[in-house]
Amino acid sequence: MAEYNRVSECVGLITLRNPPVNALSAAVRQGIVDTVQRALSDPNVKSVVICGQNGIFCGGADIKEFGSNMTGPPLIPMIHAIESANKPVVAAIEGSALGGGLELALGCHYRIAHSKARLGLPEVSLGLLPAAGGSQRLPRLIGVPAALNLITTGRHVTAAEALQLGIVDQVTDHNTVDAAVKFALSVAGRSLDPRRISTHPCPQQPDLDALFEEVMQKVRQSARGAIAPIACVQAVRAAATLPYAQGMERERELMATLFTSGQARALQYCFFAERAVGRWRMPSGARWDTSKPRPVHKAAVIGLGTMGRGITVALAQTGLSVIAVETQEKQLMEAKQAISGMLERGAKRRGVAPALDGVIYSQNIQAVADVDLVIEAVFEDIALKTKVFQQLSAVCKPGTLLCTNTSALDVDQLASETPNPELVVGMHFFAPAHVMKLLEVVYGPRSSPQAVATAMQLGKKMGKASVAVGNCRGFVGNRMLKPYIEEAFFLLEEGATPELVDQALEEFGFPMGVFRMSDLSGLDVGWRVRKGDGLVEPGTASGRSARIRQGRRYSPLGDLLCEEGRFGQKTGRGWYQYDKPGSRVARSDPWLHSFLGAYRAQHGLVARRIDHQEVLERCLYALINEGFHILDDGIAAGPEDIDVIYVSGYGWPRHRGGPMFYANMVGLAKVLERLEHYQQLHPEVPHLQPSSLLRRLVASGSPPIHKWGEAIKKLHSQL
Ligand SMILES: CCCCCCCCCCCCCC(=O)CC(=O)SCCNC(=O)CCNC(=O)[C@H](O)C(C)(C)COP(=O)(O)OP(=O)(O)OC[C@H]1O[C@@H](n2cnc3c(N)ncnc32)[C@H](O)[C@@H]1OP(=O)(O)O
Ligand SMILES: NC(=O)C1=CN([C@@H]2O[C@H](COP(=O)(O)OP(=O)(O)OC[C@H]3O[C@@H](n4cnc5c(N)ncnc54)[C@H](O)[C@@H]3O)[C@@H](O)[C@H]2O)C=CC1
Repeated sequence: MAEYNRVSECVGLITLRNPPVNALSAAVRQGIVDTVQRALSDPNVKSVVICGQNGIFCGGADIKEFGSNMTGPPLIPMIHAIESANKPVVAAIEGSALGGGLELALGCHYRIAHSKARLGLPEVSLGLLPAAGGSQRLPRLIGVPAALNLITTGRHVTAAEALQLGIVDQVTDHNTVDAAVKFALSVAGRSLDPRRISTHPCPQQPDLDALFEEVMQKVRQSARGAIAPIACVQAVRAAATLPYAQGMERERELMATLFTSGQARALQYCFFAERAVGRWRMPSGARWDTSKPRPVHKAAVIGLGTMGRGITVALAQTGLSVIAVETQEKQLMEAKQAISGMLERGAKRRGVAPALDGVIYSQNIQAVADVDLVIEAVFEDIALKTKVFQQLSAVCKPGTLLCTNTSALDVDQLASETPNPELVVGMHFFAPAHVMKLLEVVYGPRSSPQAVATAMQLGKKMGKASVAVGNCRGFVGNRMLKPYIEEAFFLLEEGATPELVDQALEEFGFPMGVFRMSDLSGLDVGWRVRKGDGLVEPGTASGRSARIRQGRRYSPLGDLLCEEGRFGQKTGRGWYQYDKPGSRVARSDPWLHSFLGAYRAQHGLVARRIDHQEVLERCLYALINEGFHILDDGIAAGPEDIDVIYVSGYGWPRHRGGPMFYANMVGLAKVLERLEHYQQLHPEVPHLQPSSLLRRLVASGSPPIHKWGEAIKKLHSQL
């Protein structure tokens, strides 16, 4: 909807009304068409102002409409009618002007923004391009290089940057609509020809071909298979080289390809999934909207190693007071220096003062007596963590939430060792904790809804994609990673190389394949876990029986590398070789290839040709299959939770929507059929045994992903 009023006698004021972000739904577009027409035909109106209600100009096209038959007036002629108007039209931009919202503003003759406003063309992050003339008008207004930067990255700019770039004409700290009305009065009657952006050529740019070639190369490299950034470059090139009408035609063609692509669907799914995970619910029935978080003003971190340092920085950057506790004096000194450095660099990037005074360091756990929440990040040792939790229960004021950053220990067991298990939750950060977006908030059967709500709210404040998950070995992310890694090992035994497996996964869109990733995080991490599980056996036994452990197929390849001291990048050798320990450029290692040959010979394995398709199916479908087990167990409340975890924490390519969305795109019946196929070939691999939920979903007609929740409930009630 759009509301129309006449203000200051001769200004037509059009207000977009569509909470929460005034998205350009069919009704809003119709409202704009009608009210613009009304203002232009009213002889008393000399100029027009367009604004949005509730402090936000417009969040762009209504993304929810993209999945349906779009009705109502189209955006392009609507914006064209505004630009062609014979009375000045001024956009009054508060809050956000994004996507179609900014395109609407670019059709206006003038733009006034509040100093706190943000502007951008983020369509690329939804798998699209600014196809309501944005790709053609913005380069004409601000020049090709700046437009390329904004359109291919989708980044939002502040009002100050928008003014500097020439996107807006004026910035105000006061009431934006009042300023716009005043401005509209001042420009009434002026010639509008110079203000119609579509009639200008793009500003001259020397060596246009070289510029586009360079940008295209950069974009292709960072896109990891995403097609929208490439289409964005092509659209801007059209703006720079073609007359406006032909540029618009090119924009339309490119948009038509993107609009119906699986990538656009995946990226739009991610947009809504990221918001859906905030509406968490627990099997007990507790949920986000009925659970009130406790206020957290002061927090503590126990253990200042790799994780504790990053967590301290993340907390301090939200403005909290943090007590950082470390028992080892040397570690404490090093941590203090490292944390200060991280805070200073972060503050410099964000143009704010570093929160150095927000952190108080101590060697004494008594220092945390008055904090509202503690995050424990000591060594991964259940006895040590139990002791720390018992100390915390004695020291902290009543009601303090006790959170653990354990990556694999049992959160319930820890909780049961404290007098108030309802105050205990897992807060599983990912390294480096101040950078990585993902946070798994792990609840046990006794965690109170308030504890979960508080951890989720704190995660959001820290800018994390926070997902509430149930307690199980590896939680969601690492539990699904296990079969993925195991399949990669089995593929090496059967004839693949780390290079082949990594190439297949990187072509799929992962930033790093499984072996390069394993070299980066350290092979010794998994080795320690496998030792703890009693899976690592000494000796040089050979044959099939040496590769069956605890009743299932096991590959000792990772253990053998560790026994050689090959821990990955940190030792300069792992699945690849590196120039020196700590160096990052992985090179193929002839030693590893002869080692694999000797290993296969020792175990009577005959190498066969393995193609990319098999790598993807075995690694990814095994991981997805575990995702179905997780849904069936109720550890994740819905597929969106799993997908957000994988996209924000495990490098799953966003344009493929996450593993469960990908399974939905491939087709559940196909995933099931391939798992059955591989299970027949490898009966001693339990993780290839299709999950019963997957079977039941296929049997019930493979409902689309947004209906899985309903289907799972129904299937569970039938059990
Ligand atoms: C054969 C086919 C040929 C096809 C040719 C087709 C030609 C079609 C031509 C049409 C061209 C259209 C081009 C165009 O205009 C493209 C666009 O505009 S795409 C949209 C671009 N906009 C964005 O990406 C902005 C997205 N929103 C945000 O970034 C944030 O929401 C915002 C900064 C605005 C506010 O943030 P915050 O306050 O943190 O709120 P939330 O993010 O939590 O959002 C609140 C609520 O609102 C929902 N929402 C937000 N934006 C939109 C939107 N644009 N459409 C619909 N809904 C939106 C959001 O999902 C939240 O609701 P939940 O229920 O929690 O999900
Ligand atoms: N390193 C990683 O990538 C990730 C680790 N985790 C988990 O985070 C926790 C910490 O891991 P890291 O930071 O890697 O370990 P780390 O070994 O780097 O640091 C642990 C620190 O805790 C200190 N410490 C030990 N006992 C203490 C006590 N009683 N009081 C105060 N400090 C004490 C140690 O001196 C050390 O500085 C572990 O549970 C780990 O599983 C979780 C996610 C990722």
